[in-house]
Amino acid sequence: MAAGGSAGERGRRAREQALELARRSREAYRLAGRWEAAAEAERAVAATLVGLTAVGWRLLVDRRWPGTRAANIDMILVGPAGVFVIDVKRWHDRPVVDGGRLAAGGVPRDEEIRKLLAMTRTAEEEVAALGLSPVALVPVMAFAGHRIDTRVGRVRLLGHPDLVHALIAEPRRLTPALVGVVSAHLAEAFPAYEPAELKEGGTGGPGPAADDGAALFETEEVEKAALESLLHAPIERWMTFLHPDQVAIARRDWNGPARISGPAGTGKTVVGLHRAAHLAGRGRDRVLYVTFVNNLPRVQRRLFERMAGVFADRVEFSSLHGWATGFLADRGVELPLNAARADDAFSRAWMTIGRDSALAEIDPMPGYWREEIDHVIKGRGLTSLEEYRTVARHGRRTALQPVHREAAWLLYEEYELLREERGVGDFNDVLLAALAELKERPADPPYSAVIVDEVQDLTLVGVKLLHALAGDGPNGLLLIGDGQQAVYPGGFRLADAGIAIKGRGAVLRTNYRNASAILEAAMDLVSGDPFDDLDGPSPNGRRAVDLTYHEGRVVRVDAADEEEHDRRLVEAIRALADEEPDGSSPWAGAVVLCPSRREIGRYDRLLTRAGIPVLRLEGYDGRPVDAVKLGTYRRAKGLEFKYVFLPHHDAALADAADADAAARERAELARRQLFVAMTRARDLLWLGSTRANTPR
Ligand SMILES: Nc1ncnc2c1ncn2[C@@H]1O[C@H](COP(=O)(O)OP(=O)(O)OP(=O)(O)O)[C@@H](O)[C@H]1O
Repeated sequence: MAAGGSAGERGRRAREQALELARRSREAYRLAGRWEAAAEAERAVAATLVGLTAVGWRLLVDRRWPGTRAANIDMILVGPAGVFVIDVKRWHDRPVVDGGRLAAGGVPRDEEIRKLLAMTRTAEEEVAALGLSPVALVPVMAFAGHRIDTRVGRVRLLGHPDLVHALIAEPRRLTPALVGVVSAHLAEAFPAYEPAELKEGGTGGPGPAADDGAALFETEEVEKAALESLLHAPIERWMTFLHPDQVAIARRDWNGPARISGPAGTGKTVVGLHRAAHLAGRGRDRVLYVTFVNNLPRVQRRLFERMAGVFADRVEFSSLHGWATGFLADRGVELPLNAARADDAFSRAWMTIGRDSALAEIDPMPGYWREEIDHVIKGRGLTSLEEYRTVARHGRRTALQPVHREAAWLLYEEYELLREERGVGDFNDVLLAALAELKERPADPPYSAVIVDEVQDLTLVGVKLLHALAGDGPNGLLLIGDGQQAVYPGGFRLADAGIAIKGRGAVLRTNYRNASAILEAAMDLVSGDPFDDLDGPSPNGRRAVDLTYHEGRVVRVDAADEEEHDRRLVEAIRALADEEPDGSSPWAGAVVLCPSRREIGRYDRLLTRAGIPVLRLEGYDGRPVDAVKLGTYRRAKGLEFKYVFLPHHDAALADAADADAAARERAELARRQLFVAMTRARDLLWLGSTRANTPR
C-alpha cells in the first residue's frame, strides 16, 4: 500500500506522530527537569564551597572541557590541599559502592566515574606543565541530597554536607602563591561557560555567598577547619611539585621496558614514586615497587603514603628477596634460606678447595671469591664451566686466566655441594627458585607495572625475575638506577637479561639533594673511576650535574689518634643542637655511617655512652625519630639525611696506585661505596680520619 493512501492510514500516522511527540515531550520535560535539578544542585554545592574562598581557596564553576564539544566540568576547586575536579550529582537513589563499583538504584554508574577520571586527566595534563604532580589532583563526585564519604579508586565520593570538612582535612600541599598560580592556569585552560550565571543565583562569585543559608558553611567554621588542617604536618613541597620534566617522565607512556638514570640525588626515586602513583591511578592491577636494600621499601612506603595515600593499597613496596620469598611461600615451594649456614658452607669450601689454589695469586682473601660466586656465577645463573669460561665479567676489573676461572668454578661446585649437604639455600637460590617457578606458572594476579629502584645492585637473575614478572608490555617494567652507585661488584648488560630499552630512557641531571661543597667532595673521590652502567661502560667518573643552590659544608677532621677522633665525633654530633631551631630534635636528621657491620657495635656503644640516642637503620622507616641513625654504607643506599657523619671514612681506601689489579678493584669499590655514603648528606658532611697520623 502506497504511503498516505487512505484516510485510515493518515489517521494512524497522525496518532503515531502525536504519540511520538508526546513521548519526546515527556522525555524533554524529564531531561529539562533533570538539568534544572542538576543546576540547582551545582548551585547548592558551589554555595557551600564558596565559603572556602575566604580562607585562600579558589573556585572555578561550570567550565568548558577542552577537546570535547559540549561537555563541561562542574567545578574545579584549588586550595592548600591541592586541586579538586568536582562533578556534582543529584541522584534520586542513594549512591552505593560495592566491590569498587558505583551504582544507584541497582543501576551501574561506572561510566560516570570513567568520565570524571577523564576530566581529571585533562586537568593533570594542563598543570603538569607547571610541574604539579598528578598526586595533587583529586577527582570528587559530590552528591546533593545524600551523605557519603568513600572512594572508588582515586575518585572521592562525598555527600554535600560532608564536602568542606573532608576537603579541608586533606594534607596541605600548595602554598598560597601556588594556589594562585595553579588556579589562574586552570582558569585559562578551562574557560567558563557562563561566568555570570551563578552570580545571578547569588552563590557563585568569588565574594562571600549570599542566600541559601542552609547550604552555607559558616566562615568561622571554615577558618576553624583550616586551622585544624594546619596541625597536619605540612607535606614537603616535592611531593606535589616537581620539575616539569620530572612530571613528564612520571606520566610518560612507554611501549615496553624503560629506564630512568642519572647521578646521585637527581630525583630518580621521587620520579619513580610519582610514576607508581600515576600508574596506580590508571589501572586496576597493583604496581610493584622493588628495591634491593631491605629497609628501603619501608621508608619508601611511608613517603608514598604521605604523598599519595589514596593509592597506598595499590602499590606494593618490597625488597626483591622479600618478594621472592613471599612468592615461593604462596606457591608452597619450600626453600630453607639460611644465610649463616650458607656462609659456613662457603668458608669450608674456601679452606678445602680455594685457599691453596691459583685463586690466591689473584686475591688471597675469600671475600673476592665469594662475590665472584654470588654476583658472577650464581648471580648470572651460570650452569656450566663452559659458560663461565667465556662470560664477560662487567664491573670486575681483575682479568682472570683460564686457570683462575677453573679454580673459581671448582670452588663454586664445592660450595654448592656443602650447602646442599647442609640442606640450606642462599639468597641467590631464592631468586633462582622464584624465576623457575614463575616460568612454570606466571604470577596471578599479575602486576600492571613493576618499578625497580637501585637496579644497579641487582644480579642478572634478579633482573630476569622482575622482567619475567612484568613482561614487555606498555609501561610494564621500569628500571631506575645509577651504575656509579653500585656497591656490589659484577655487573651485566640489559641485553644479557633479554631486555630491550631502545630509546625508552630518561636521564635526570639536576641534583636537588647535596650542597655544592658536598657533591664536589664526593665527585672528586670517584672522578677518575670509570663505571659500568646497564647499557654499557662509562669511561668518566666525573659527570655533568646541575646543582640547585643550597648551603652546606664539608667538615674534615684529621685526628691524632682514635681517642681524639671519637671525642670530636661526639662533640660534632652534640653541636647539632645549635643548628636546629628551637624545639626541633637535633638528632632526627643525623646519621653515622660505617663501611661494614664490624664497626657498628663500636659506634653504638660510643654514642650511647655519650647519652646520644641511637636508632639502627634496620629499624628506621623514614619517620622522624629523636635519635641518631646508625648503619652501614650499603644500608644507607637510597636514603638521605641532613647531617652525615663518616668516622674513619678513608680507612678502606688503600693507596692502590702500585698495588695489583685485585687491590685496585677493591679500592675502587670502596671508593664507590664511600661515594654513596657521602652523597646521602644534604647540609653537613663530617669526614673523620686518623690516617694522616697513622704510620702506614
Ligand atoms: N624537582 C625537585 N625539586 C626539589 N627537590 C627535589 C626535586 N626532585 C627531587 N628533589 C629532592 O631531591 C632529593 C633527591 O631525590 P631522590 O632521592 O629521588 O634522588 P635519587 O636520584 O633517587 O638519589 P640517589 O640515586 O642518590 O639515591 C630528595 O630530597 C628529593 O625530595
